[in-house]
Amino acid sequence: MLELQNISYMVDDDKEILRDINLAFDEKFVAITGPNGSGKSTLAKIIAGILKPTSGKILLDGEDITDLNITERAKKGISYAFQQPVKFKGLKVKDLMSIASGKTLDIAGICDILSQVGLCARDYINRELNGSLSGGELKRIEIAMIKARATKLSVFDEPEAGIDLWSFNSLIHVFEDLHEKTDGTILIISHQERILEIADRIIVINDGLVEKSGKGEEVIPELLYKSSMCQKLNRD
Ligand SMILES: Nc1ncnc2c1ncn2[C@@H]1O[C@H](COP(=O)(O)OP(=O)(O)OP(=O)(O)O)[C@@H](O)[C@H]1O
Repeated sequence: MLELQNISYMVDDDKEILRDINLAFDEKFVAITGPNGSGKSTLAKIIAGILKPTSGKILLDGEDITDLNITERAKKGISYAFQQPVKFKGLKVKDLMSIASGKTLDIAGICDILSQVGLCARDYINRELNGSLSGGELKRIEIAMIKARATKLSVFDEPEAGIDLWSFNSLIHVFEDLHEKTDGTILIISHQERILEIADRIIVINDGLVEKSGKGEEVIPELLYKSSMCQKLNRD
């Protein structure tokens, strides 16, 4: 169970990006959505330990992890996939998968994970994680890495960003599969209705506040209604 108690995040002394966020969840698949600039990535980074909240507490299974950094939180079972994937020059895809899983994976095991994220494994296992990989390829490798890690809490920041439409369909299957097989919680930031539909719980962040938190069937119709009203206003 992850608990956020009175989390606020302020920059430049007076700009409040997150305002008194209170949340607790232990569902298998939780989606955070909301308008651009509302504070979703900031919240994900605070959960992963990349940013420190200005005030408030974060508890993982009752333990206060507020002062732990990203490495210490990773040891406690929190993993984080960046919106812009990180490159690891000199490291090959197969090495990254083994490091992520914490054991030496055989080629068949690595190929299985890579093919689940829509990569033709034999073309990628010996590729170096450098600038020669496209943004979409890096993104999928990062998702494969988190899949290999199978942590207590896996945080994905807009995994659909930079992924083409065809691959998006396989990405949905990857997340459906993760949902089915995970023993932990997947926390995903997304604007995509198809990803929100998989979620057991949707949290809507707006202007640094929790606007709504509930089951998909309660939240999605409201989001769709708001989005259609915005489109109508833009047309009129
Ligand atoms: N260090 C900072 N200094 C000033 N403003 C910041 C800083 N970090 C974030 N912001 C601002 O805080 C707001 C929330 O940013 P955040 O990246 O969390 O939004 P988001 O909801 O993830 O947006 P998107 O959907 O566009 O990815 C934005 O207006 C952003 O410009």
